[in-house]
Amino acid sequence: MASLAEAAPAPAPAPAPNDRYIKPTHSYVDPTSQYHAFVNSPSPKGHQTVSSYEAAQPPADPSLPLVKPSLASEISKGVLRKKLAKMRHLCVPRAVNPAYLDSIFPQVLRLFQPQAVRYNGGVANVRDWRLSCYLEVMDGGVPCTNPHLPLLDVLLPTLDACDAMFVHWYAQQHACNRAALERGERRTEPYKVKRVMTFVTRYTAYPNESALLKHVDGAGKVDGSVVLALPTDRWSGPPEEMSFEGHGGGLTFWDGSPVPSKQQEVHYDTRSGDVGFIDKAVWHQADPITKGTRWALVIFYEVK
Ligand SMILES: O=C(O)CCC(=O)C(=O)O
Ligand SMILES: [Fe+2]
Repeated sequence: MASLAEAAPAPAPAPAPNDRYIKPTHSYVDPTSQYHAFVNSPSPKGHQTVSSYEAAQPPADPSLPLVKPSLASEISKGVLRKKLAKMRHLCVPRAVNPAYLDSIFPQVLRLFQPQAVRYNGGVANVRDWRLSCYLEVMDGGVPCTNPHLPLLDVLLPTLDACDAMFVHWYAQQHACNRAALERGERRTEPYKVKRVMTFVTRYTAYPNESALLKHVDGAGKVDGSVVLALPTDRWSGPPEEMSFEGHGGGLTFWDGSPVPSKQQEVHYDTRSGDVGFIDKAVWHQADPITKGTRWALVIFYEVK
């Protein structure tokens, strides 16, 4: 990764006072947010530490910051609220800039090719799954061996931003409470996160394509996940045909207790840019749609 000192100076953005993603300053390295630091940074596969400003590079299009400037503090406040409710997931609305996602989505639509996979035993009772295009796959090629590298390329800046926000969320979600600190259980090593599986999913209103019903991610091999809601496809057809607005969708979680009968059901009507952070083995589902298409980027992480 390039260091802050090596990065080219960021050009001044055009002022746009009504867009809260566009910063009215001369710099894209926002001192209040560490996430800008990861925009467009290279993304070698393997365990990465992503918790400093050091990879700062200006985004390709400086008028489109990738994440919202208040994200770090929103995650911190959100985790606090969730921990009080004993919950291990968090949804942050518009964490990723919907305008940025709009700018790359035509390429996503052009490159997306669903890949047929067969799960042993099935996830959420589905054995044959052909709604997703895989960008990165687990060692050993589960569930498929042919990641779509051009699509990966288009989404790399987004994935790097997701890594940074995930590690920030994870560290706080797993920070010890006061009693644990008093027992000396303080972790000094930064968490290292590795994307072990990354894919884009397109849901449709057709039977078996409309949802991913109640499940946990990764059968014990995954320490946490990110789900990023992608734009509604406004490029392949008229919006009234393509949109699922008013016809289901979103995410539901069952959380708040390790005891299933005591878990609360929490629903989010997610829209483009919304990010869900999911801790290990938290039950959740992509809710069914009855019209249009719905797109999501999903990342499974291993944490060390
Ligand atoms: O598509 C979504 O919104 C969530 C999907 C999900 O939970 C998964 O693929 O594991
Ligand atoms: Fe999931």
